[in-house]
Amino acid sequence: MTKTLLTESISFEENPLYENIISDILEKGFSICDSFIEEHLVDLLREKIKALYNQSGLKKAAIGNKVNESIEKTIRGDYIQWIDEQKADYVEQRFFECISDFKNYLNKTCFMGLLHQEFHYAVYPAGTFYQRHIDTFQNDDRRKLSMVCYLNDHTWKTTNGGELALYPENLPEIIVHPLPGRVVIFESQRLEHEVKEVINEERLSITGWLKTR
Ligand SMILES: O=C(O)CCC(=O)C(=O)O
Ligand SMILES: [Fe+2]
Repeated sequence: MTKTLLTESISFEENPLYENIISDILEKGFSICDSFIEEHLVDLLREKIKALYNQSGLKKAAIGNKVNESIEKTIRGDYIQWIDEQKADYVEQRFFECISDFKNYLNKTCFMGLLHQEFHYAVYPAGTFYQRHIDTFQNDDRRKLSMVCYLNDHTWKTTNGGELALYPENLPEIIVHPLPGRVVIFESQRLEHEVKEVINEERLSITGWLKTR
């Protein structure tokens, strides 16, 4: 037992990127990171989401959770597909490795008790949006951290719309453009946010949650 603990403490290496994200979240409740996922992996994930969308593999997203869901176009208009980790392909496995590495770091340094994760692809076609909300359900408070990873390519223009607006409690509204490879991480139970209407192009992302219990 002592031996294991000793090895773990020796093998721990401080990660400056993760430390930045953690201090942002402690200070403001959110963090915006442009180097969380390497560019090549973002390219491969973009190919994957496009292929799924073109094969009609994504379904209109619902409101609520799996027990209590309804489709409400006036609240959200995106198309999603949950990623089954058991059936993940090579590209998705590499994505989950990045997520798990971060999750393990949080558990080691912040004792967050994060046990599970759930992620889905999301496409917002032009004309769609997601109204201001928080990411926890009335009957389920296990979601602790929300993570949104943008998969748009370098031709994405700020005039395409689809900005993520964050509404931190004691700060002015923050506008985040969904730029390629950008990852936004925030407290699921506290931070209100919104996806503004997409004006042009399809807005591509993977969104997910790190959960307790
Ligand atoms: O895509 C985004 O920027 C945010 C998506 C979101 O808020 C959600 O899926 O709950
Ligand atoms: Fe959300």
